[in-house]
Amino acid sequence: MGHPPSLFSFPTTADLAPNLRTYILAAQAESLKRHNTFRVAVSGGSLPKTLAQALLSKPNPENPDDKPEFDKWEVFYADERCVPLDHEDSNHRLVRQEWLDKIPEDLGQPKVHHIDVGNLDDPQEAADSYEKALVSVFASRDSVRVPGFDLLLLGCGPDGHTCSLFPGYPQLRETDAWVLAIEDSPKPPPKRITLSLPVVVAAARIAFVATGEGKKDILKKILETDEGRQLPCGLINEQAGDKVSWFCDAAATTGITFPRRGSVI
Ligand SMILES: O=C1O[C@H](COP(=O)(O)O)[C@@H](O)[C@H](O)[C@H]1O
Repeated sequence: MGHPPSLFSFPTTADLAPNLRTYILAAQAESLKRHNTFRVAVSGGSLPKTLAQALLSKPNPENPDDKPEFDKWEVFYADERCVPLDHEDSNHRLVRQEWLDKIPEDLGQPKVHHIDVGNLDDPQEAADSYEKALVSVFASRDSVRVPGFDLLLLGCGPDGHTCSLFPGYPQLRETDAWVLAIEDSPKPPPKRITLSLPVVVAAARIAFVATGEGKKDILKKILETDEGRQLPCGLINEQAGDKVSWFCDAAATTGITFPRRGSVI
């Protein structure tokens, strides 16, 4: 690994949220300058709630850098469960409920790329169809090896999984496909699709959000042990280095000596 990821630890989630906002809006500004659009992939789990805390607060009128321009956002899913869009296990349903449906009209509305619900019985078909959707966005003009997301907003499961990339699963060894199928996820529901590791590490920025005491042991393992560096989150740290930032609270980082702290932008 070149430069290591950054770890930002805040006393509480309420303190974390405005800092995550600053980081996301810096990524937005960078991307709008680059290509006048902001392509973000988000996870399910505990992330959408914190994301909403970060992004739904009123823009500061005195700070022109503090405004989300949601009409220039394209929102994708880092992973999705093969269930109907209104199912309680759907990441899209959760992200809508926590965040998207609450975006005030005057901030514009993002274009959201959800899973094709015609393919729910067959995760491979669902993965192929989502990959096609990515190709039409990222590779319509030139052919690219991997899609260039501007930002990935990821969670970290208590076993070190992220997206639907699970420890020890063969999907971790994929070098070619952009979107992968899972038939036997160890966490229900079993059928899922996920971005592949090469797509994740190719993103311009990757932010993990991990809060609460339940994340303490796995964070310590990922950040401080060789075994943890082989877990999905650890592999992303190793392969994407300083493109990665961890946004955590004190409960999740108790006892961690991982040293990099500083400004979030
Ligand atoms: O199953 C999933 O789990 C991870 C982690 O969830 P968390 O609740 O521990 O934060 C999540 O990032 C992923 O999108 C989801 O499908």
